[in-house]
Amino acid sequence: MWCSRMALRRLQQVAVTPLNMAGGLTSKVQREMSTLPRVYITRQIPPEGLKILRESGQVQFELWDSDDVPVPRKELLQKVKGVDGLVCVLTEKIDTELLDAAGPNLKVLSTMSVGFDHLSLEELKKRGIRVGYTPDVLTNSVAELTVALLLTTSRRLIEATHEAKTGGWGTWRTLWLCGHELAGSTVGILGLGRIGVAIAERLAPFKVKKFIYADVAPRPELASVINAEYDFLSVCCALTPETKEICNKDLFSKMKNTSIFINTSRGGVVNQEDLYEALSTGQIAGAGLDVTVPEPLPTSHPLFTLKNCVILPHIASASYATRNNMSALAANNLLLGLRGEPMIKELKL
Ligand SMILES: O=C(O)C(=O)CO
Repeated sequence: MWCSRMALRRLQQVAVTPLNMAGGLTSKVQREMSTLPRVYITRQIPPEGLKILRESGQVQFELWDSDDVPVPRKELLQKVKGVDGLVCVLTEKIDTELLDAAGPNLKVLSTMSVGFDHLSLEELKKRGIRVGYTPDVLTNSVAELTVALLLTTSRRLIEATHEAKTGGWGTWRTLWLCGHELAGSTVGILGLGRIGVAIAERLAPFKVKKFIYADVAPRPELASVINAEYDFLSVCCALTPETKEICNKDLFSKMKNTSIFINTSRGGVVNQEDLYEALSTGQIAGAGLDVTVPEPLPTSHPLFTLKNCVILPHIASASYATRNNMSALAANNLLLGLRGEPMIKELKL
């Protein structure tokens, strides 16, 4: 269960006790605690993960005391000095500068995310730092949200509620607020991983006629999906050098003017200027985005001016159960890594 804000704060105070109260303990306990691996957590992660770390007795940890504001880079560079383990979320860039600041003690990095485009994998590999991440536990939540976003976009729900609320609802009209339906359609899924399959499983009962899958590497395979005559395209691939801005004017120009584009992966896979052009000229019918560049997308961004573009603030995995599971998995990956054991989910570097 999710904790109230107050309860979370209490939990957090308990969690940091080993560091803060060492002075009040017997010298033996103090000695034992000072030998425990030191861990920094870059965010107030959900309670399940904190509980696992606190009850493990295996680490002493400190965390950034907020979920609303990311830890400032300067503070982060200070806090990681000499740590043995680091738990981060997707807003922290784990690059050469940060790894240099952490120093040679750092053995394990555990990110509470399935995406790892915020990590310099090459640097981590070079330094022999093991990396845990959180696939699988968010698949259901992301797939559900993708379906919700697809339907919201294709059936123009945001426009519709706005019209209802602001007096635009006149009489029942024959073509007013018409959208596009899934029944009988062809759906393209770009990124054939766990999430892509889960999205297709959820869309199938809507009587989709045909699915076209494409993985994104090597690039030539993408051509088959680009040329496909799909009505919906759902992007759920990882952001890598190969997939950066893979959704650009070439791709949009091959889509039908009735097509709907959905992205719940990373904003970086899309060229947003090209997407704006495609949406504003009617090249494609609509787009639903859970991810953008940058995040948050400035409220003055041109994409916000378009009625046919639905933008969510990166909430695909945001269910209480999933975020707690992600936090627990990140904690367990960290503890296993620090013990030198195989992690539950470890990135092969
Ligand atoms: O885990 C991730 O990579 C996310 O984007 C969270 O939704």
